[in-house]
Amino acid sequence: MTLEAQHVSYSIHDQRILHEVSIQIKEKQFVGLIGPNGSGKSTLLKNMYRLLKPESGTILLNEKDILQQSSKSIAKNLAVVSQETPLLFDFQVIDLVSMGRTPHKKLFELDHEDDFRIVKEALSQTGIAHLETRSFSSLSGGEKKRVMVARALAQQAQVIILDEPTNHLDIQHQLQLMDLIQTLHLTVVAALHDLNIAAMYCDTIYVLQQGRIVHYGTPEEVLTPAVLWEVFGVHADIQMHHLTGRPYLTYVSEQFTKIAPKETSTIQIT
Ligand SMILES: Nc1ncnc2c1ncn2[C@@H]1O[C@H](COP(=O)(O)OP(=O)(O)OP(=O)(O)O)[C@@H](O)[C@H]1O
Repeated sequence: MTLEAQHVSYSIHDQRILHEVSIQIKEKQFVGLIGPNGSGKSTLLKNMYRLLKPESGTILLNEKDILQQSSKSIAKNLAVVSQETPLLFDFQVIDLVSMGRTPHKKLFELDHEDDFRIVKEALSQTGIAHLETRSFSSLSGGEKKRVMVARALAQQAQVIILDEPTNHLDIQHQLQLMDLIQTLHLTVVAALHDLNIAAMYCDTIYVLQQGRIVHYGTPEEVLTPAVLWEVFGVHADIQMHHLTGRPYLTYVSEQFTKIAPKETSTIQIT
């Protein structure tokens, strides 16, 4: 199952937010979307999961225009963990995660044994089995995030869109969540602020700046000192990590770059 944005443009109040953005997520690829605050990452993802409608351009889910597909068919194939969790009512965690099964059911169809098993597995995979009877509103930010991921897993979609999935999570849970998503071998696109997480998990990274894709490629190709300076305005020391084999970034404050300009903004391969 694949997901693709083709020449997507989008405006809000006559202000162009996305300019002809094209990104492609191939079957079982893990694609990262990085860029400064306000560069359009969430807006692009919202277009990709049909919360917003592109002004021009097309979103293809499994090579078919998403606007031509029914909501139920999209929900069977595409799960979303967004930044916001707008809930009108409070729910118990287990009920919320069970909602992930809805696209697989007919109207008023009750949960089957299989549904219970899938929901319990999602709770366990995300490490929140002990929270199943808690009310969602009483949870911490990180616990809420894991509930939303569990709901997406219970949906058993082949494509998953994640908008800052590691936001609110402590470092152990960040790595656990990213490991879990990687081991599921889904087609993934994730907006990520942590560039070391992006480097470690992504096959391909797209860089958005002011609503345009300005770079894309493998983490090694994209996460260079020159790109980090151009897009984020920061100096970075980048090495290939001896365990992950992926780039590892250390950001260097201006005060140190003044002292040792030659030691920063270089790629060192160890
Ligand atoms: N409903 C809205 N009304 C007005 N402006 C909006 C609205 N939604 C988004 N924008 C603007 O569109 C631009 C892109 O926002 P978006 O949330 O897509 O960026 P982002 O890259 O996800 O940012 P961040 O990293 O801060 O989450 C920003 O300038 C934002 O202020």
